[in-house]
Amino acid sequence: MVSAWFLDRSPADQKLPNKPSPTVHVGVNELAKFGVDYYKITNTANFDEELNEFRQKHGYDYSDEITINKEKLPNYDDKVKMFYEEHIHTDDEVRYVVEGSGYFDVRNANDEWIRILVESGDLLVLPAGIYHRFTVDTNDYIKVVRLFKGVPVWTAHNRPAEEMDARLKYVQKYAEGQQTRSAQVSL
Ligand SMILES: CSCCC(=O)/C(O)=C/O
Ligand SMILES: [Fe+2]
Repeated sequence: MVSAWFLDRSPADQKLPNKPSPTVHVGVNELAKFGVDYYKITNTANFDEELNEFRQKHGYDYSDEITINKEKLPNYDDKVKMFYEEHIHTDDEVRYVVEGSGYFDVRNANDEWIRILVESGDLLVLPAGIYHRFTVDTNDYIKVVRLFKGVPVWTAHNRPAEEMDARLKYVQKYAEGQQTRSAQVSL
């Protein structure tokens, strides 16, 4: 099950969960309203089969792997900072978590941050044009498969990117799917 919540308004440390009290959780149906799709691969020990099925069904014909960890990723601290800059892409951002964990923060239709915890077996699709960012958590380790259609384009366009075609199309498609803080409260 997806674990997502409205982010604390002034997070002290990006790597902490930053759950305000009370925590307002966000379900998979709410995420889908503004274009974020969440899937779970159940057999993580042999994820290739399920992932290939997903790739074929959705036309993701290119993939690579990235490990975000101090030992594995050159310029680790700079990259962690860069991934946490609010940005959009012109293509969908599709990530399957092989190992480790981290947080994707996405903006909903009211421009509020929602934090999504991703762990081994989680597959997340962020649509082109959605404002988002990523951070590792305090474990400082995540290994993900990145999926693309055709030639991979992972250029990040930092906010503001209001005039970009991908952003305009995103806003037009999802402006109606609004989810507010008051929709679902749990202590
Ligand atoms: C967890 S994948 C690396 C980060 C990235 O590619 C991205 O665009 C984050 O938003
Ligand atoms: Fe991104």
